[in-house]
Amino acid sequence: MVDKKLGGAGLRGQSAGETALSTVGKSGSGLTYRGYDIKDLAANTRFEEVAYLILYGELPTQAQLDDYRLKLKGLRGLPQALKDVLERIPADAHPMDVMRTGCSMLGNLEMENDFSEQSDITDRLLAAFPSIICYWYRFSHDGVRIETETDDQEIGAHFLHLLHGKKPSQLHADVMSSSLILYAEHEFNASTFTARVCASTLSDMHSCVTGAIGSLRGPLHGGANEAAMELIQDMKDPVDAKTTLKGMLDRKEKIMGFGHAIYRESDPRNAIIKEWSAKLADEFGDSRLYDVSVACEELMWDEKKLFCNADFFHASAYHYMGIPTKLFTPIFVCSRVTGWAAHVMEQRANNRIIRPSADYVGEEPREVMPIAERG
Ligand SMILES: CC(=O)SCCNC(=O)CCNC(=O)[C@H](O)C(C)(C)COP(=O)(O)OP(=O)(O)OC[C@H]1O[C@@H](n2cnc3c(N)ncnc32)[C@H](O)[C@@H]1OP(=O)(O)O
Ligand SMILES: O=C([O-])CC(=O)C(=O)O
Repeated sequence: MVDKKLGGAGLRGQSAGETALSTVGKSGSGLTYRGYDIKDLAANTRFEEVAYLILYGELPTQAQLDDYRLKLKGLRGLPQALKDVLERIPADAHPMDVMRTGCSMLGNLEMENDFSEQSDITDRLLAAFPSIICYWYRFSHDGVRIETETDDQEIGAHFLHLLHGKKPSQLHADVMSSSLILYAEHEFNASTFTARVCASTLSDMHSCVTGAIGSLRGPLHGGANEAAMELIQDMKDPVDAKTTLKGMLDRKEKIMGFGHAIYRESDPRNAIIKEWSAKLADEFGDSRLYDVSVACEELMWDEKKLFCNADFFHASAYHYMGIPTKLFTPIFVCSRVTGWAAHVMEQRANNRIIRPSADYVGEEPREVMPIAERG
């Protein structure tokens, strides 16, 4: 393992609390959810099993999984007042702002009155987020008021069904399930920490998740998958990809989808989504996006020893499935709500308000001058 000096800006390397939910980078590149390795989970479970694990502590039995999926299926409908709000959001709005507003509006309509409701509120958000984003997208872009209650067993397949108006292929359902597993939980990342800070004031679940959505929106965090797509979409071939990136590095530009605050050698989620991207490229019959992505990965490692994070190969994978770029980060929300909510519950179970101190670097004490004497 390559040790990185952790400290200084961005609270890097400082423990900000305890969690039993996940470990990140423990052996340089590892990721576990409640003790299970991400590779094991991605190979042997579906997303609803992982959501259940994160939220309820253990992997479900078949009977528990059946009940859980049935419950989530029953929570996909949106109240008319929420649909009315979504219909008023313009087509050129940022879809992450739609998610933020959708979550906040649901908080007005289905308030968390007591923390005993936290699991039901979370399941509702998990079930409703694909409906919220697809209802807005299809209405604002296609003028269609979609029925958000499908009979799909799985959240990923349900999302693709709402978006495209037809059931997805098995391959696409598999990729979505795997992708949602990869994005579900990641310790004290910026958006999760936002949720925990909000939770520490004893605020409600909708406020915690709404704040987290705002933090995930930025290109240094969840927004990187969209930025990566914008980077690769015009690259003609691997040679063009390497020339473009070399120029960007020479100009000291940041390359979205590379690097990580905690991992030092690799992001274990990358190998998994990269493999799906290769399969999708095969099915699509045009591997340009996959090939230029591989060229970017090689160049970044050779030049800067920087590796792809979870976001980079998500760009080509989502694109191959016909998902518009601006919906990439909202999908992240549809998954990460599990991690956020589990952290909110963990914070509530052993709470002290999060309130660090600051090192003051401002003016020395001074007196207020009468306004006529200032300037
Ligand atoms: C799911 C997720 O949220 S994963 C993260 C998604 N975000 C991105 O992909 C955005 C691009 N990446 C980045 O901005 C950063 O790598 C972050 C925000 C993820 C981590 O930031 P930090 O912990 O500050 O990075 P780190 O300390 O490892 O940076 C070391 C050096 O590499 C550079 N570097 C890091 N990432 C990149 C990059 N993607 N492109 C170019 N240079 C980079 C830094 O500028 C820094 O250079 P310096 O020492 O000359 O200042
Ligand atoms: O952990 C981080 O800083 C960012 C990240 O990869 C995630 O939230 O999935």
